[in-house]
Amino acid sequence: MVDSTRLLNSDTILSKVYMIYDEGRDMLGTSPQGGKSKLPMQGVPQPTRDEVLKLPRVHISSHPVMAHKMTLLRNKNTPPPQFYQLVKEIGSLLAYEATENLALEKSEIETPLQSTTGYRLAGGIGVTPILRAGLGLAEGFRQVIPDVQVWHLGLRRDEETLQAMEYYNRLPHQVDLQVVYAVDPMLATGGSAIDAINILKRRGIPRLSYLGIIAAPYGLQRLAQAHPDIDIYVAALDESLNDMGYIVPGLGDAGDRQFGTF
Ligand SMILES: O=P(O)(O)OC[C@H]1O[C@H](OP(=O)(O)OP(=O)(O)O)[C@H](O)[C@@H]1O
Ligand SMILES: O=c1cc[nH]c(=O)[nH]1
Repeated sequence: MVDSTRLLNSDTILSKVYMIYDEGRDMLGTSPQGGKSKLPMQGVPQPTRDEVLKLPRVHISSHPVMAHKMTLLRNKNTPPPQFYQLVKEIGSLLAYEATENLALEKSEIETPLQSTTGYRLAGGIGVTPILRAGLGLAEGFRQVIPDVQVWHLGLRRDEETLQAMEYYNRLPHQVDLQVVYAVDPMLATGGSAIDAINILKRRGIPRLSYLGIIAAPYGLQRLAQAHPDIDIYVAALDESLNDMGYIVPGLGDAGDRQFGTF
């Protein structure tokens, strides 16, 4: 006869495995507190979608074409070449929405029939792709406004602490633009976006906007509070961040999915 007191159910086995895993991490020094190691977003309070929808200067796309492309993008079976193509297309749609308030200046021209007054964009426009994942978005933006200046900025999120670290910066010293758009697909904790805007502000840009594909309420709130003077354009607002700081339902890792680095 089987002694039922000696049987462990699967939950008990799992919790023992996690205990051993946590103890191992502590012994290896991967938990700085020396106590039970925690995932970076575990237990961190997060606002709801409804709470952040009230924030000023936040624009969430409601276009049906965007919703269609977002569904293709989120699908885990979409391979990198198609994923990258979709990021570019979404970048173009977002660029169109986010440039609705650009300043214009009058321009006199001749059509084949007569002279008329037209309009040109007044002043230069800059796009700052936050590397790597912002590259596809910047490319899509350039398809709408080809003569943008592209200012590359490399920020990498440390996956243990979720802090962004700057590793590359090709911002020009001469600044003569009417607006710069910082572009990055994922607004998760908001750390990368806040740092990027800080760096751009230090260059003296008069007007800045942020353009992204998916925002988590937590990151959106942090960015809007840290930089209340910028407009934020995103294609979708998701539910939350998971314990590891990934947006859910999200789309996974936007950089890896664009460049095939799984
Ligand atoms: O809002 P946050 O919590 O800062 O997270 C978002 C950042 O994380 C991802 O980049 P990652 O650092 O993975 O680099 P990558 O673009 O090279 O993939 C993403 O593209 C953002 O830049
Ligand atoms: O969900 C997330 C969060 C950060 N970076 C990503 O690429 N995806």
